[in-house]
Order: sequence, then structure tokens, then C-alpha cells
Amino acid sequence: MSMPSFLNKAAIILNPNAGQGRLQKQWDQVLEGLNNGFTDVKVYETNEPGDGAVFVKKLQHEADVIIAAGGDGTVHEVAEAIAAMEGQIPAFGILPGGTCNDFSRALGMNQDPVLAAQQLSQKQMRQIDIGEFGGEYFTNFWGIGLITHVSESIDPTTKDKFGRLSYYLSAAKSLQTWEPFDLKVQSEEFSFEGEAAMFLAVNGPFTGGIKPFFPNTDLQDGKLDCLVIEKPSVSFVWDVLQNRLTDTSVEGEGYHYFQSSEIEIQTTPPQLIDCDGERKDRTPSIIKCMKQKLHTLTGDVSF
Ligand SMILES: Nc1ncnc2c1ncn2[C@@H]1O[C@H](COP(=O)(O)OP(=O)(O)OP(=O)(O)O)[C@@H](O)[C@H]1O
Repeated sequence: MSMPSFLNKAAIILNPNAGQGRLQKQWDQVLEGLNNGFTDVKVYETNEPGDGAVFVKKLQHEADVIIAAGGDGTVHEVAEAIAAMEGQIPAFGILPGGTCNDFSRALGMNQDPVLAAQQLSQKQMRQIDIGEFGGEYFTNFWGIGLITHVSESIDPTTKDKFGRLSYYLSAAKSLQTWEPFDLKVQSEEFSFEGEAAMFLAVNGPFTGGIKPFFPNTDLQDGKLDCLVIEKPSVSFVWDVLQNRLTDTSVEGEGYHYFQSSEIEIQTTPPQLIDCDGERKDRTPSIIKCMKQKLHTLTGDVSF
């Protein structure tokens, strides 16, 4: 943890539509907070998906820190583009402005954007882990099976109206219609072969704004927390609610939990991948944890 005085130029990649324009409403105060910590603050507004990554590439040699201002989609886009860079790499930061803001919570960022801007101005920097598969990156999670149905069946109108609750409504709906697939998991720490409903590899502890699944994740240990669910069961939900998934490896009725830095996943049929809420590519995949790859501004949080 250090406070680099050289972090002077901040570039803000702002999705003005995230969280129904939540950031825009307090933008003057947000900027004031950032101007207190950085001598040069420039704002780049995105118009459509993909714009964030284009800005990041252009800013590699201009900005000391690139801050994603928006929801988890914007955070994913910006972090992925930074992680893919070589040579001189700017630091990364988040101004939470979406519905769940899962990764910003993992970094200990205040959910009030004005207070988050003040936190960023403190320039508390840490090197954090990031997930990688086939040259693509994820900050928060990589999943197949049930999880992809959850994000697929979220209706945008319900999301605008009910926010985070829409994720849980969708999860409940998905539980009634899930389909099993054949899964093979191979890693140094754990192997599995059989029918499954879901596989998740996570970096941060929050999913849908809450953290019952993985309360003990560590963003600096070079490991992903992994969960195989063979079939959703009442006893699994009970174990999760009691925060039992806290040791390095746990077995319960219909589920397996372990930690690893590299996991090979094969499925029949190929499964659509959901990473950080974005659906892309299909299995097979080799998922890796890139230990402390991203220089990141964080809040006060212990990993
Ligand atoms: N101006 C824009 N208009 C529409 N979509 C945009 C714009 N800028 C970026 N996007 C894309 O919109 C997607 C969703 O954005 P983001 O996640 O930031 O907001 P959100 O959906 O409100 O938040 P959350 O993901 O937390 O629910 C991202 O994939 C992003 O690339």
C-alpha cells in the first residue's frame, strides 16, 4: 500500500447512462472530490458498448490512472483493456454508478459516488489479482450454467424499477428451469467429472451486491474461489446462508468449493460464458488468476 505522488493525471471513463444516470446527478461534487486529489482530471463519455476500451487504449501514455465511472459493465470493459496492456500501464480505479457495483464493493469503495471520489483522491494503491481466460480478462467472476440464465432473463424494465432485487427474482426463475451439462474440472487442488448445473470462479466476494457465497476471497493471493454446483439443493442454500464456504476446500450435498490459481474446464455441450455479467465465448477454457496484475486505487479494506 502506498501513496504515489506521481499519480497526477486522472482520466475518467464515464458511462452517462449507467444506473439510470445516477452519477450525472452528483457530477459537480464528484469532480470537486477528484480535483482535490489529482492535478489534471479529464472526463471521457462513452456512447455505446466498446467505447470505454477504445478510450483506454488511447490514454495509455497520457493518464496516470484510468477510472471507470459506471456499472459493472463499464468496470469490466476498462479493467480488461488496462490488463491487456504492455509496458507502461496506468493505475485503475472505480467510481460506482451502476446497479450492483460488485467489484467496487470488493475494493472497499463507498457506494456514494461523492464519497468514492474523495476515497480515490486519497490514492491508496494496491496491486490486485485479475482473472484471465484465452487472452480475455475478468475482475469479478467467470461462470457457466445457471449464472448465465440469471443475467439472460433479467428484464431491463424490472432492473430499472427494482435494481438489485431484479437479480434475485431472475435467480429464482432460473432455478426452476435449469438444465444440467457434463462438466470436467481439472486443477492442482481439485478435480471433478460429472453432471453439473453451474461452475463459478470468482475473484471478488460480491455477486448481485451481496456476499453470501464467497465471504473470504482475497484479491491479492493469486487464487480464484471456485464452486461446482451439481444440483441446486436446499442444503446448499442453507450452507451458503450460514457462510460455510470459508475454508480453502469444502464439500457439501451437491456442491464442491475450492481455491486454485489455474483451472481447466471442459463441458458437453459447450457452455456460454458469463464473465463480470458480460456473456462471451463458450467453453472449453483454461482460467487463470493473474496475481496482483492490476495497480488499483482502493478504499479502506482488508483482503
Ligand atoms: N452511453 C452509453 N449508452 C448505452 N450503453 C453504454 C453507454 N456507454 C457504455 N455503455 C455500455 O452499457 C453497458 C452497461 O453499462 P454499466 O454496467 O456501466 O451500467 P449498468 O448496466 O447501469 O450497471 P450494472 O451493470 O451495475 O447494472 C456496458 O456494456 C457499457 O459498455
